[in-house]
Amino acid sequence: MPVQTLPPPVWTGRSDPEDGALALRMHHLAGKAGAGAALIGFCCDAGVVRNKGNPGAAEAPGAIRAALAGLAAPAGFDGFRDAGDIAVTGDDPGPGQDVLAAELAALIGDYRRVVVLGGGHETAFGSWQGLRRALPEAKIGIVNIDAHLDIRALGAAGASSGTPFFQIHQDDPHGFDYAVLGLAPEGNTQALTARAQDWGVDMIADRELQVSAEAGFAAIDAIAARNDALYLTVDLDVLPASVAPGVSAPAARGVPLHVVEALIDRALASGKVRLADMVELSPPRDTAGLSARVAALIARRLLI
Ligand SMILES: N=CN[C@@H](CCC(=O)O)C(=O)O
Ligand SMILES: [Mn+2]
Ligand SMILES: [Mn+2]
Repeated sequence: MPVQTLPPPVWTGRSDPEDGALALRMHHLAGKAGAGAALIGFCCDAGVVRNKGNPGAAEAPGAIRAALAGLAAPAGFDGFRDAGDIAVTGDDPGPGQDVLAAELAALIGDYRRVVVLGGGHETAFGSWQGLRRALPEAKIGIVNIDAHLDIRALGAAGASSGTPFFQIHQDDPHGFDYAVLGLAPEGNTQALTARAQDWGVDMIADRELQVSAEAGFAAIDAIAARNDALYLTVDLDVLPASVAPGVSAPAARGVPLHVVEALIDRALASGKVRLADMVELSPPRDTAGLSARVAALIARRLLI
């Protein structure tokens, strides 16, 4: 079985009943009736392996849930549904991406926002297909916070974590509108950068985002204004290796966490992000579990 759908785990964590209703943590709000957000895990690193990277991302959804469970819930948060995991084995992410797309197409209509816990960045082709199916007529803009363009051509190896936005460019009947924030110039070859320029991709380099998120705000505001819906995808390898060491390709420079958070908040503030994912966490490379803690901060931000 190359793809299995798994039920959600039981959420557990610290409880402080002596503090009453204001002591809620995220695990208390998993599966709450009337929740406005949903999450689903995509346990897959087939794309990372195909892209000459380091495996491990298949373990990420479990690690992110474990780190998320104990975080305090913010005031007024209405909770989230956990739709379980899609587990992919074998060397082809395609069948798993198809299942993810089908699950998302069903979920997106019922929730204000759906959050996917990847998986390598091959998650994105499943995510986007699900959103496209849920909103067949919408103009969809893609905001990728990432050190990499991930627009590699589909070669003999096929779909990988390096190809998702190439695949979307090929497939989207409504045109391709793509902004990448946090690019490492040293991590993207001239060939990929030239392709991005040719396709009109809005690129903001990591160096422009060291002190504040200001340089990214204009790009986010513009893509939000041009489109009916946004797909927000956060590749954790955009963060400095000191903050997120547990990824396949750690960033020597990276974009500081407070800037990444501000970019995410700006995209969410548009009111158009119907689907978000976070990708590339690799628990086997995550010494001390620091990157999973950072991933949980981002997952919480995307859900609330
Ligand atoms: N999803 C990651 N994509 C990057 C990986 C870079 C690397 O492994 O060094 C890419 O293909 O460029
Ligand atoms: Mn990526
Ligand atoms: Mn990346």
